[in-house]
Amino acid sequence: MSTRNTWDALTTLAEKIQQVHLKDLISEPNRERYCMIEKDGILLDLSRQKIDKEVLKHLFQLASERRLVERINSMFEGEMVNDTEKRAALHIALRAKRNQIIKVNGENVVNEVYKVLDKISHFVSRVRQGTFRGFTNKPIKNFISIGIGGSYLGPEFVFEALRSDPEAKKATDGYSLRFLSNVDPVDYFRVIQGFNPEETLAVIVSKSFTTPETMRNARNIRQWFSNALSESSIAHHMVAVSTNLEAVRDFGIDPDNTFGFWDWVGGRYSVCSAVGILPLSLYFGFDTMREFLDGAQDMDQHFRHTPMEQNIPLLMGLIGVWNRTFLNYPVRALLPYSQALLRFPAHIQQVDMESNGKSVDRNGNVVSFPTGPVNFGEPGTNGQHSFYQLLHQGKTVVPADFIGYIHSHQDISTDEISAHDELMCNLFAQPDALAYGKTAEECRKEGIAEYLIPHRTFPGNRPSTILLLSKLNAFALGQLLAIFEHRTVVEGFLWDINSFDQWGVELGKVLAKNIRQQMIQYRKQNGQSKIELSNACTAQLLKKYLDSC
Ligand SMILES: O=P(O)(O)OC[C@H]1O[C@H](O)[C@H](O)[C@@H](O)[C@@H]1O
Repeated sequence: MSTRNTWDALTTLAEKIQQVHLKDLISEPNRERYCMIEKDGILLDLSRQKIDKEVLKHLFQLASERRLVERINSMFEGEMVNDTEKRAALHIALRAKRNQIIKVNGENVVNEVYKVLDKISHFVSRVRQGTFRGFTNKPIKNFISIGIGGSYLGPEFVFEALRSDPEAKKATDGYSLRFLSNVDPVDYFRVIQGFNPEETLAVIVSKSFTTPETMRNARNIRQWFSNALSESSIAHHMVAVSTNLEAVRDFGIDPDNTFGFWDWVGGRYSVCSAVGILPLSLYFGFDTMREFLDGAQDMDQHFRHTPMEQNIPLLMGLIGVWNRTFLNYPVRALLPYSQALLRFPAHIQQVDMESNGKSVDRNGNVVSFPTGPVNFGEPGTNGQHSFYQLLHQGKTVVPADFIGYIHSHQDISTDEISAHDELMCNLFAQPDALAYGKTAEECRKEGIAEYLIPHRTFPGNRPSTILLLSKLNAFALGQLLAIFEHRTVVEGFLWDINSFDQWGVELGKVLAKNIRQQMIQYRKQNGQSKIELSNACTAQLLKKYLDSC
């Protein structure tokens, strides 16, 4: 792919723009005309990014030369964009309208999607109306979703985001939903605490149905039901979401209570499949989750059909590439000023880092430029009292994405301004503090002692984006999810890496399996067997553990 001239031009522009302080860029007349984009109440503010018209023009040029729109279309049309696994990446089909047609190998997958959605809706009604009951005929009140990675982070983020929304909350009275992900037994004990097995339904969520952590937790929960009720209680208390229907049957789960999905849904892109929709509908009711899917679908349409200059996820992806590859910022922060989004950074961490944490392009050539950044984040204002020190004065410049809502789920108005206003004051303050900083001169004017001036000076010149949305309801949450999914995909397409595989997680799994074998052997032979690992230090570490526990 020859984009050398544009690439070189962007490199030169990056060097040039690094000589200009962000506060000078921001004061450009009419900057809002091309830096602030609005779509049905979602406002994207890029004015505090280190860009100007020239940079954007070249980024659009790069996008055209890299055939970005064609690549996006091929993803939407079900082509095998996941080259290494020879699969489509069709998470957009999970939220398609019923009458849409999206074909994979000649089959309209939207029909399959709706078969599962209808099955979920029917099952959820049975559980919530009490026709599907526990082994002792008690109605089900508690749900445990067992899964890890993409089979956990997305559903948990949505659960946290909606559980304080008055609309979504309406249908949740009397129900509980908890997530069991870590193989650490502490997680298991926390999750079952206070739950009566007679009133509990566990959903095992695993695309492969072989993930050791999930299978171990599933066996532990199966044992919990068996001990408390009977072995034959499992059909009443455990259901599954997977692509591996055979393994689900072997585990002892009734095929009627099994909810499928497909290899063209990547784990980290699967929250809109039964992975998220089943456990979340059990808790919130199906209608709320339908709203969520509609929100994601709405953003999919915007992403696919809006010109680059007005396209929210696409612009965010271009900025991501600009910041990482041309300005060389290695980290980015996700800072939702919304406590309800407390697990959103963790979810996006997986979406982004598992997708774009790659060093070779689609053809296997080592890329010569930086790709996916480290992502981290916390809700504001909590982050302000934690790591913002580094954001403001650290040696590492961290571009930040701020998210805020005009209307809060809940508000308290006992003061001059409401509690939500208070939160938003912080949101509006931080991006400017990062951008403008504070000079030594300004410190002196304030009478700050000379010896403190270096400590009290802020360099500023730190880029950020603000996404201001109206209200955090199920629909808007679907839109938000899709914005960030698509941002990642845009970046991957521009870098020409495969954002849909994750070979990097395999090696550690294999080593853990070997250590497991060594552990079993060592214990069988009462500590007499030799531990064979790749090096003496790891072997000594394992021996220390085994001899001491
Ligand atoms: O859904 P599962 O097959 O259990 O996989 C759970 C997770 O584990 C894998 O190792 C991958 O890193 C994730 O992408 C995946 O979401």
